[in-house]
Amino acid sequence: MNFYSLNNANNQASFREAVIAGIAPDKGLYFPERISPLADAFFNNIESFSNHEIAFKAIHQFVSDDIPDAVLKEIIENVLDFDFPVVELEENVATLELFHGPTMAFKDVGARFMANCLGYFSRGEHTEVTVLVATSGDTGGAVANGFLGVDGVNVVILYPSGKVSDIQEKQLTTLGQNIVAIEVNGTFDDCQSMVKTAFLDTDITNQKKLTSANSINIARWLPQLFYFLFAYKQTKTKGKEIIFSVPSGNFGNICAGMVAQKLGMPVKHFIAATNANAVVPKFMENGTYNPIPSVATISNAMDVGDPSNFIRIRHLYQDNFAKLKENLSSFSFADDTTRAAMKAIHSESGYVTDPHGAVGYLGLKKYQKSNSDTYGIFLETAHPVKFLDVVEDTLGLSPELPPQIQKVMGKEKKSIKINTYEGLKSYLLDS
Ligand SMILES: N[C@@H](CCOP(=O)(O)O)C(=O)O
Repeated sequence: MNFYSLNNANNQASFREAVIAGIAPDKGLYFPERISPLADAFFNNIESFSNHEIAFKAIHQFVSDDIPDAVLKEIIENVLDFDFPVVELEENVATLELFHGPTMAFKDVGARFMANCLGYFSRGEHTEVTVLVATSGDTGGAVANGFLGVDGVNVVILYPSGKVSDIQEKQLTTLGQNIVAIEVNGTFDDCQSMVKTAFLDTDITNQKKLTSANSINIARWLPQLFYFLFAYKQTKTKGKEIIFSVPSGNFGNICAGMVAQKLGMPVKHFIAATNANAVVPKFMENGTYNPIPSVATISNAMDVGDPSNFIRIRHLYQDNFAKLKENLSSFSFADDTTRAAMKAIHSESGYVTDPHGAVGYLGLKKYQKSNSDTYGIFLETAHPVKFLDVVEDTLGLSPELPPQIQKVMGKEKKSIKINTYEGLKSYLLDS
C-alpha cells in the first residue's frame, strides 16, 4: 500500500517510508491510496474476535508487506495490553474509556505502535532518528513513555510553558535517557509550527534524520481507529444506530474513527466536540476554515488553533461540504459549561469525567436532542486524575493517584526553555 501527499498526490511513499519521514517532502500529510472495506462477516461477528485480531485485520492493509505478519501481530500484542471498556452512564449514553494505558491517555496506543514500528525499521540502521513532537498535554507523555529506551531514536518534545497540567508536565519532563523536553514560551500552535519549520530547515535536515510523532505521522494516526472498533464490538447489540462524540484538538482521533467507518463499521454520525478553540465548529457552520491562535482552557490537550488533521477529514469527503455535514457535526463549549457537565454527570451517575470527556458528553447530548433514537458513545480521552486541579475545583473531590501517575510524581522535572524557533534550531544542531 502506498500513501500519497495531500499537497501533491504524485509524491508517494510506502508505509515504511511514510513512517520514517513523518510528513512528505512537500510537507503534505500522507494519506492511504485506498481504504478497502473489510468483509461484512467481520462486522457481523466482531464480538467473536479478540482486540488483537480486530486490530490486526484493521491495520494490515495499511502496513502491507513492510512489516511481516508475525512481527505486526507481536507489535499489536505489545501495544494493546490494556482494556478499552465502554461504560454506560445513562440510557443510550456511554463512555469509551481510553485511559487504561501507561500514561492514562488515548495517545498511548498510537505512540507505542509508532515506537514499535520505528524500532523495527531502525534495526540494523546506523543513522539515528530524531523524533520531534509538539504537545498540548497528552501526546508528550505518551510519546516519552512509548519511545523511552528505543535504540537509535532520540525524542524532542516541545510543550507550551505553563499550559499543560502538572501531571502531564511530570510525564514528559522526567524520564531522561533518550527523551528531551523543550519548554516553549508560547502556545501549542507555536510548538507545532516550530516542528513544521524544522522539517523545512535544510541546515537541520542535512545533519539529522527527523520524523514526527504527532498524529501527522501515519503510524501515530491510524492505530487510533482500533478504539472505534473496540467500542462497536461492545455496543452493537444495543440495536440502535451508533454515534460517536469525540473530544477534538488536532482531529487525528476523529479522523481515524472515520477511517474505521470507511472500513465498513456501521456509524450513523460523528460529533467533533471542542472547547473554546472553535475553528472546526465555525467551519461546519459557514464552510470557511479560518485558523486562529489557540486560547487556554481547562481541557488543555484540545487547545489547538489550527488542527493538523482536518485536511485529512476534508479529503476523506473529497472536500464536499454537504457530504461532510451529513456525517459530521461539530460544537464548541465554554469552560463553565464543561464544569457544569462534569458536575451533572457526577451527581446523576457518580461517574467522574475529565474536562475533555465532559466536552465530548456535551457534544453528544446536543446532537441527541434532535436525534434521540441513537446510541451515543463519547470518548474519555484521558483519566480525570491528569487534571487534578480542575477535578478538585469542580467536584470537590480528589481522585486517588493510580500507580502509573505515582511513578512520575516524585521525579525531577528537566526541560530546556526557549522563546523562538532559533532556540530549537540551536538545540538540534548542537545535540
Ligand atoms: N492533543 C494533543 C495535541 C497534539 O495532537 P496529536 O494527536 O497530533 O499528537 C496533545 O495532547 O498533545
